[in-house]
Amino acid sequence: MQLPNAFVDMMKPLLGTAWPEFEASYDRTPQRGVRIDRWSVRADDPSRPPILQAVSRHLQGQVPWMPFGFYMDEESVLGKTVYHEAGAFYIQEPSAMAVALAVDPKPGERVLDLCAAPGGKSTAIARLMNNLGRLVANEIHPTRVKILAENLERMGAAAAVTNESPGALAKAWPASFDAILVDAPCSGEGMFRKDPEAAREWSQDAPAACAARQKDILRSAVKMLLPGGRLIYSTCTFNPMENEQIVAWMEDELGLVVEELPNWPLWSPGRPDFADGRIALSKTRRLWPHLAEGEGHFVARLRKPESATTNAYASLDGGRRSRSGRERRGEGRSVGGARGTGTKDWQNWLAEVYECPDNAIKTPILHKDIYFSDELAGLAVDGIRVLRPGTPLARREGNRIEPLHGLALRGLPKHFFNVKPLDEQAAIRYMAGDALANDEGLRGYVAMEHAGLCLGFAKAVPGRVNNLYPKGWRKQGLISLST
Ligand SMILES: C[S@@+](CC[C@H](N)C(=O)[O-])C[C@H]1O[C@@H](n2cnc3c(N)ncnc32)[C@H](O)[C@@H]1O
Repeated sequence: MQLPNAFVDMMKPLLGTAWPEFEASYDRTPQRGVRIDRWSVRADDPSRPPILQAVSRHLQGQVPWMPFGFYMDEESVLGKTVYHEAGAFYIQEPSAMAVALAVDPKPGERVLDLCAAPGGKSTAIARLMNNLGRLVANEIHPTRVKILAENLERMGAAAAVTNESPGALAKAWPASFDAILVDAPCSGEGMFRKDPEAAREWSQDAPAACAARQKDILRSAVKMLLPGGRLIYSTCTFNPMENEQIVAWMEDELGLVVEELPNWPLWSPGRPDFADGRIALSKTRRLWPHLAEGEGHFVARLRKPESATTNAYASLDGGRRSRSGRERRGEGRSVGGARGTGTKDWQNWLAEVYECPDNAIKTPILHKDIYFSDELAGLAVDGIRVLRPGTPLARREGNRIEPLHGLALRGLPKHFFNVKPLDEQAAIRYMAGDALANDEGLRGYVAMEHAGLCLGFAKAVPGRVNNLYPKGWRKQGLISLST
């Protein structure tokens, strides 16, 4: 492929004798990857059914650094199947899979993914916490945040979704998170092979402009970290200005300390010589496409000292609010407890659905929708644009409570609903929005299931099953893997 001349002039001296190999990697086809999240790939996980043979046929061996990541054929149709729509897997560039491993989130932790759309890393972080953490996935862009919310719902990932600038969040949530991921907007040099458009859009000035923006985002991020918390920084660019030099800047200006990342197979240490020579930079990691099957990537993890005080970070620039009209934030109000009247009905309903005492259910109602969430509990949300406080579970329609799609994808409590097993063809018709026959004489809300995956709900009436698959999710022409 044709690389920009200025990019070649910059990379040649950085790579030295490795340049010919690096250049030759652009003639190889980029590898596609898939993260299997719903089916077990591990023998020690009895709760998850094994990967379907039909899906396995499209996998081409494991991504060496990701236990549940696989390569897939270039021509693979996995993304157009009912398994994809039901959240069994997430199609993700293989090197990007390492980032959630660097976050290393633990159940119970509070984690912020600050630049989260379309959700590749957020969905992996939720999975690594077994959906038992408090994940907030934020995206500044108003259209991309909707895609983020949909992907989180599809993957059944427990997370709140916000649509804010890092500066506005930093003002609202000082010293609040155990871990923060900044998967930064960058000059994208690592993506040229996969996305030739990125090469055409690149300019010599892009890295410096991106580095300035990255610093702004990081100044906000550091304020939101708890003392002892970790900041994970990643880019998909080769440029030292946006990688090692940003990490050195974080040590010097933000008082963070670089930590050693695991030695993922085929990844290389970061390059101290790309910045000021400090040895600590070799604790960061780079993926070079001539050394591993994946696109160019950089990952670093830094720790905020236990002794850090909130005041020490208050004077950093970058805490500007993006929108006026957010000035009336005050002390803040929390989402996270039941409010309003008529809570008892849904509390009983959910307690029955989840077979737990009703006082164990802490779920906010926004308008008519009930969410399963305490992701935002304890965080001030006045003036913060919250797209979703958690997983949408049910909608109150008058006296009725209707299950929502998120409940199906979040791991359905099967004992509560009748289950209608579908073969793959019927599942394809269901996801296209067709009504299905009711030969079993079912009544009421029914969970539709295929291959151990809950696909969504329907409402059974005499003679047929009315399709409740959400209109915006319906897809014509999904492809069968069994033919
Ligand atoms: C590399 S992408 C994130 C990819 C995502 N983490 C994933 O794994 O799917 C960077 C994101 O940062 C967002 N962004 C752009 N400018 C930003 C800014 N000034 N502050 C915060 N986020 C920004 C972009 O809209 C984009 O969604």
